[in-house]
Amino acid sequence: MRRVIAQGTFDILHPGHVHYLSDAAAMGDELHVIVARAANVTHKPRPILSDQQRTDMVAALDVVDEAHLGHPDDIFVPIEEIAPDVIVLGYDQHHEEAAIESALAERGIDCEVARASPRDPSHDDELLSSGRIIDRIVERRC
Ligand SMILES: Cc1cc2nc3c(=O)[nH]c(=O)nc-3n(C[C@H](O)[C@H](O)[C@H](O)COP(=O)(O)O)c2cc1C
Ligand SMILES: Nc1ncnc2c1ncn2[C@@H]1O[C@H](COP(=O)(O)OP(=O)(O)OP(=O)(O)O)[C@@H](O)[C@H]1O
Repeated sequence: MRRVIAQGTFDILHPGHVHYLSDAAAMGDELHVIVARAANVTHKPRPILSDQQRTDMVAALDVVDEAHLGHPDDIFVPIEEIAPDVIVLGYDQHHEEAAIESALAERGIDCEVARASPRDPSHDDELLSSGRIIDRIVERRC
């Protein structure tokens, strides 16, 4: 049983998220997803949807075995609990594979770090970014 972890904000699901999670699921047998707490999303605007709603929506996807709301202060706590064989980073995530690998090794966690592939739009008007979906809502409804 090869356990995989994927993680992210997942504010307003779109096909790019489904692609990432399907890619991650294909790297093992059981996919666990850690959903970032809004309080820890500091590199972009705060999510629109609550921590619980984002976690519930990720949990509802077929490719996901379990969705976990992230830890408030220590990202390694859920990893220690899940005990994954591989952590899959999104194609554009700012985290460095090497930095995560060395932090895992320091904690004695034996786990690979891999990176998922991007999904390109399948048609002209496909929006593959929560931020761009929100921008369009603001443009069209405000
Ligand atoms: C291996 C790993 C574990 C993470 N665990 C948590 C966590 O427990 N709690 C949390 O709030 N954020 C956690 N994060 C941070 C977010 O999931 C995510 O990297 C970031 O906030 C959102 O990035 P995005 O723009 O790709 O959605 C983790 C990140 C990584 C790489
Ligand atoms: N088009 C895409 N192709 C592949 N993976 C994607 C795509 N869009 C998002 N992801 C992945 O989904 C995960 C969660 O992404 P995130 O919640 O940051 O969504 P986002 O739409 O990129 O957000 P934002 O528009 O606010 O930057 C990340 O690992 C990201 O790499």
